Amino acid sequence: MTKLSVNINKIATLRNSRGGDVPNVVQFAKDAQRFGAEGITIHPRPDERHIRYQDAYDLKPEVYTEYNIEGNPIPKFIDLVIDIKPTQVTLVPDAEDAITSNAGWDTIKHKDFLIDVIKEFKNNGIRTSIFVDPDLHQIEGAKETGTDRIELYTEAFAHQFSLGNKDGIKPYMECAGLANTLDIGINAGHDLSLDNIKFFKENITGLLEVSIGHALIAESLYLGAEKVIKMYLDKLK
Ligand SMILES: CC(=O)[C@@H](O)[C@H](O)COP(=O)(O)O
Ligand SMILES: NCC(=O)COP(=O)(O)O
Repeated sequence: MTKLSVNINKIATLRNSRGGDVPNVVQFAKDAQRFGAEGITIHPRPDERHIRYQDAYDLKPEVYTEYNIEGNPIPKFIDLVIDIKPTQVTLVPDAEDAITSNAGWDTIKHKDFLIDVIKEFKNNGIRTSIFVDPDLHQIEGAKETGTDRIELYTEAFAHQFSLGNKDGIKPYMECAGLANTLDIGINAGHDLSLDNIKFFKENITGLLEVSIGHALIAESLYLGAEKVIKMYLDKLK
């Protein structure tokens, strides 16, 4: 079964745009879970452009599904996650000024760092996932880090799919096959949407979780969040 984790970063973007508390991030997370979301994902970036560190604390008592906090493991992020103890932490090697996540880890170059950071989170009872490109060498490197899961960075797939090229799924199928062989859990995310999610899900064996935000929130502007979440759940069956 593939769980749908709704990334609510863009709810915070809209809230911050006027300086008030509308839309309320916590209320949206509660409603998303009520509509069927099986997880809530946030990505508190160092500049707090959308999700603020305080949001991460405010959400903790209200997320009764799976709580996934994503980010670059800088010291203040590590402290935040250890303090909150979400279900899962997803480590993303984003530069502070990145407009969005745009690359996976070099699990070979950063092996020793990732081993240490992953061990610290696991010692605190937090499931770990690391954001990786669909590259077999990076999957092999991920195994060496001791991570529970990988998150396949799906922008390349989504872009090719939007161009009508379904062959973009092939590297992801190969990496999923290797991850399953190595007993690494498989998550996926970035630019997944109502258009591409069913094809992706059907071709990835052992897909445990997809985290979807940007497209889901945009689609919800037209169709409503409850209907969109239920549409994703139907496509993930
Ligand atoms: C890791 C990933 O691909 C997304 O969670 C990304 O963090 C979205 O970030 P923005 O919402 O800031 O684009
Ligand atoms: N990890 C991916 C995520 O949480 C949401 O990415 P996107 O759907 O906003 O591109």
